[in-house]
Amino acid sequence: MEKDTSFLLTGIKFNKKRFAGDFSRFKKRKQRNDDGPVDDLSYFKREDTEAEKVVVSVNKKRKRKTKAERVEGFSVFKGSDSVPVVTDEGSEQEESNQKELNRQNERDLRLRKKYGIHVSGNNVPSPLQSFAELSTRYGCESYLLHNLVKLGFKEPTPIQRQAIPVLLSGRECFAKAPTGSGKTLAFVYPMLMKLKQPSKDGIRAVILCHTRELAAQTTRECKKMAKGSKFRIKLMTKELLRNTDFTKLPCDILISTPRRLQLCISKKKKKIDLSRVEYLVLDESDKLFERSLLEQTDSVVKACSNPSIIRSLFSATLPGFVEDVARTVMHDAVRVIVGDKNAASESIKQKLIFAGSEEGKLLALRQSFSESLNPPMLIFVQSIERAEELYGELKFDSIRVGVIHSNLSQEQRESVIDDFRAGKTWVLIATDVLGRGMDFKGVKCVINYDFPDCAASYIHRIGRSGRAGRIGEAITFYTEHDIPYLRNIANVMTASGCEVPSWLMDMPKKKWKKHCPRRESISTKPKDQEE
Ligand SMILES: Nc1ncnc2c1ncn2[C@@H]1O[C@H](COP(=O)(O)OP(=O)(O)OP(=O)(O)O)[C@@H](O)[C@H]1O
Repeated sequence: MEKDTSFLLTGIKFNKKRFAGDFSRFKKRKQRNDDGPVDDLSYFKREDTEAEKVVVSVNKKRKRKTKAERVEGFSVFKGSDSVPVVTDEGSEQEESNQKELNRQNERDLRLRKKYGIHVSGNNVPSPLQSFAELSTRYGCESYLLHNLVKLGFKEPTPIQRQAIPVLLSGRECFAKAPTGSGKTLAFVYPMLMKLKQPSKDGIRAVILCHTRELAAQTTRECKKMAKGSKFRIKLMTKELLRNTDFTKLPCDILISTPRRLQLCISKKKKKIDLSRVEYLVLDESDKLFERSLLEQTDSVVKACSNPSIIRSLFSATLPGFVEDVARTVMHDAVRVIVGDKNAASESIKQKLIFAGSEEGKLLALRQSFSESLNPPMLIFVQSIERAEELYGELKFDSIRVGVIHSNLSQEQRESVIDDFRAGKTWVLIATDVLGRGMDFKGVKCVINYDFPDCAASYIHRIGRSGRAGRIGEAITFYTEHDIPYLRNIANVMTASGCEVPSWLMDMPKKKWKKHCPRRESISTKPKDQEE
């Protein structure tokens, strides 16, 4: 791995006043100059430095000399490493290497078990014991370590522990981990590390997100992580799409929805060239492979025609059909699963409430507001019409409420999100347009005013609370319409460690098709008084 990190350090300004604590830690060690590289990794707690030394030495020795070991599980994707056993050293040395390797495998297994990481694939790289290993094992640039310090991240989350080494070792990756568990960093960091420095060779990395809101959020996060480098990170906006000569776009990393990128690909003139893309991430991959987005996603995947491209798929839900699609496009991929396959985040307290009728839901909502309103809060409904109806009901109550759905203009959507992030609105009513990926740090409670249309939608919606290990709460209203699907939610609750009454578990299972029943209007106003 590349160790020379100096070229990206010029120009990094480390605010000594603001990060006095961190600075004093770094100052003790060798420095090139005041704003020089981070040489002290003590900020990142190390669990086992001896083990780390072994990792480095084993990794050096591994270089395709030992037989293709299988760390765990089975090979799900086309494997390329049926490497023959090569013995070119004395048998003593071979034996000691093998012992070292076995010890390392045991350590990997223990670490994976501790963090609930399950892997499948050939030669899966060892999980990270600490962020410090990004430097000791992979020669991570100092600015990236600075940024971790600034973000206040001390320990990698389980998905980061495993997915980062997989991607850094140049393997394609297919990952599922709970909502709010830091998947964004898990794909952005290795991307920044592998790209190394900006280049004028065209777009080298693409991140696809299913909504504009998520694309904007990911762009912001990516810029935070890349601070101190000169990478050109661009969000595909409407303006960019309309007014840009893509043959001249100065951009290293492009973040877009599939629809906008497809439009750029199919432009007649000055169209975008994705043939040099080295890294392609499909975030919320199961959503991107749903029928409504599949064609657009597919055309982007095809346009990224570089034969040595590394693709990765990330989501909190992993249905079988996504694995099937992945099998057809990925090569020698590693599958990483954190936690139970069908579970929501364990830090969310989940409740089901029988509301009887539509009127009952509104009463229950108002009652819960009057007892304890714990903003910021998200309320999910099943359609645009119902979002507007509920907004019409709540906007005259004494709470600050907003509404978001796909019928609003981009400017309106942005301003609603900004107001919610800034605390100007306390309660945000949303359709599923906001159900996935969005990271509103303070959201303590999610209410499913309307029952979700599938288990994945339930897991993602409630995952807007309880992020980054914080405690969250999720309340789901149900009426007679929803009873046949209660058992499906109960299964998710059980898998996530929630207590579920036995009568619920005794209910029959029903195959969940898109559940979106006709519901009575939310509005309590007579029709002739509606605006
Ligand atoms: N190592 C870390 N330590 C502490 N917090 C972290 C760490 N990594 C990421 N975070 C924070 O965790 C939060 C959730 O991260 P992120 O949005 O990437 O989750 P996610 O797994 O993509 O969730 P979702 O499935 O809902 O999209 C963010 O606020 C992020 O800043």
